[in-house]
Amino acid sequence: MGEKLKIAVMGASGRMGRMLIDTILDSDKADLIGVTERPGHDWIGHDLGEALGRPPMGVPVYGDPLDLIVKAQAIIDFTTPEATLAHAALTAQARCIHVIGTTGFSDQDIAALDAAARHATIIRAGNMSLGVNLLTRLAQQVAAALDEDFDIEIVEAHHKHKVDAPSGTALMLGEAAAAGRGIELASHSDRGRDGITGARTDGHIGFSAIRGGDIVGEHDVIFAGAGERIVLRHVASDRAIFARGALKAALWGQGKGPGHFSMASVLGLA
Ligand SMILES: NC(=O)C1=CN([C@@H]2O[C@H](COP(=O)(O)OP(=O)(O)OC[C@H]3O[C@@H](n4cnc5c(N)ncnc54)[C@H](O)[C@@H]3O)[C@@H](O)[C@H]2O)C=CC1
Ligand SMILES: O=C(O)C1=N[C@H](C(=O)O)C[C@H](O)C1
Repeated sequence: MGEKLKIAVMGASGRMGRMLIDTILDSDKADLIGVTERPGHDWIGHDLGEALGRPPMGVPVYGDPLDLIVKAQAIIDFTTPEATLAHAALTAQARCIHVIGTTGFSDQDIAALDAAARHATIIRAGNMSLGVNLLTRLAQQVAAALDEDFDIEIVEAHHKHKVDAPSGTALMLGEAAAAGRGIELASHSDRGRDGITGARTDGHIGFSAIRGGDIVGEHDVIFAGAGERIVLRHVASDRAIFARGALKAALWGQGKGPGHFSMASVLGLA
């Protein structure tokens, strides 16, 4: 067997950070060489095992991402847009693989990631699961087969702690449906209806977000016509699906060179 990929996890104490740690520890293809947390976090300076209330692991928790990125071949980053942009500037310098699951980026943020991807191998997706990436393809195909008589609505539901809406997945699905229909999403998007909104605009793609409890992530793409309705649905019940996808992306990134890749490329769906 070849050498294991040296991976770092950013934002280790988060919902996804914890899931990623266990996924990497279970892998025989990757070594977890360190993790980070945000400045001031009480895990910094401790061994990860100790921080998690487990036996020592020999995996340090860093406060300065640079100290870890210089040692890593790949980093996996499910943090915040601000933190991910700062990490991207460092992975560009280090010519490192940067797997980005973070959502909530502005167009300007994406342009900054495109710039970093001239040097780093960035693999980014609003959803790293196989199921959602397959659903994205299906949404594009159905949108291409139907005309404007079918209204496209995307409904997503997530846990009460989620800070961005629409979800990254909803936007991926919206982009796919828009591509299938041959339109630009930005100019054909209806978000956050409230009050006397007027009738629905033909050809637009609508987004609605539900937030509550511990919902892991649910997405419906609805094609509503006169007298019939098609609903494409994905339900995530375990965050492990995202962590497995992220690890797969990091391993896929080996030897790829600089670029801004999607999960569809990793899964052979592009
Ligand atoms: N693409 C995908 O498949 C998925 C994407 N996500 C996205 O991942 C992101 C994180 O989600 P959760 O884990 O639920 O959030 P969370 O809030 O539980 O975790 C984020 C972690 O990042 C840490 N963090 C913040 N700033 C940091 C910094 N400067 N340096 C290091 N760590 C920092 C926080 O302290 C926290 O531990 C969100 O944007 C979410 O939408 C979540 C699940 C799947
Ligand atoms: O914040 C989450 O939890 C999730 N975020 C991603 C998104 O914004 O779509 C992926 C998944 O749905 C969980």
